[in-house]
Amino acid sequence: MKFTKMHGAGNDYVYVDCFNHDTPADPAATAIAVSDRHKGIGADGLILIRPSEVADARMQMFNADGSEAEMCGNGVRCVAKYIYDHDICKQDSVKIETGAGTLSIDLVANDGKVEQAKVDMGEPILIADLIPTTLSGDAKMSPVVDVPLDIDGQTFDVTCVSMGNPHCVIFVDKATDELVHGIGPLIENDPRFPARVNVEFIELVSPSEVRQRTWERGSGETMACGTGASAVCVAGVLSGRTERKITNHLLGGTLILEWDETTNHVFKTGPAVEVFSGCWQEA
Ligand SMILES: N[C@@H](CCC[C@H](N)C(=O)O)C(=O)O
Repeated sequence: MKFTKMHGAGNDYVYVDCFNHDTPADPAATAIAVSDRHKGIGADGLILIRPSEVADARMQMFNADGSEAEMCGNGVRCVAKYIYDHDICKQDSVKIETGAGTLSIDLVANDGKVEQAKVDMGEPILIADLIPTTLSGDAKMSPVVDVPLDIDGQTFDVTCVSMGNPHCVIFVDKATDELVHGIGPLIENDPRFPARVNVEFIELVSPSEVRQRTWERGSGETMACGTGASAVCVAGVLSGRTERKITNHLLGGTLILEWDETTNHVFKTGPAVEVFSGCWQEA
């Protein structure tokens, strides 16, 4: 299997170009094998770059545990870069089909290679049943904002947002290892999140700046989560902590987010990097 390793702000995936190479027969099993950081290539998961009937390409993504996710905010920038850099679609603005709809991405290239991409992440989903979560806001149909969640003898105020995939955002004084690795997996697998959930622990630096650590559904702690950073932008505004435009510092890089008042869409700008290519032989 020919592959390319890419990352967006340190959120790294093994990418397979299904325009020019064979598609893995069992992508879930391949995701588990290649993601292993000791016995595989080492990645947060597997992303297939597939032809699309409605867009310039289709992204299909699998977490490190083999579960398929609807969307990947860092991955979609890398898919856009790949199809541009590898001459599959040499346009400054591309459309990528995902499990959460078709997204438009504007590319900034230098010397024929994309360095940054701005993604229209679409509208956040705030209806509890659709996120999905059984937690509820103040009134039926009101967003789940700073709702107390009891877990492991502690209470956290959580805000729930779907960016096509589910997120639980928690503002904390310090995003410690105990929170990320201890509480993260408990919330991920809590029955109040029937489809499991990605968990973001956020330190507020100022109304326009935050620091994020993420426990991802199906992959554990990652260096960055683009859908998570978008959910944080929305959660910050809904809870009155941040402005509509924020700089988000993640472990592996920085993303710029804006929840646009006119369109209700979230825009996310960040890097996309190709690391190396190779050939994977199943054992
Ligand atoms: N890292 C991604 C999100 C990947 C999917 C997620 N773990 C899920 O299961 O929803 C991002 O950058 O958005």
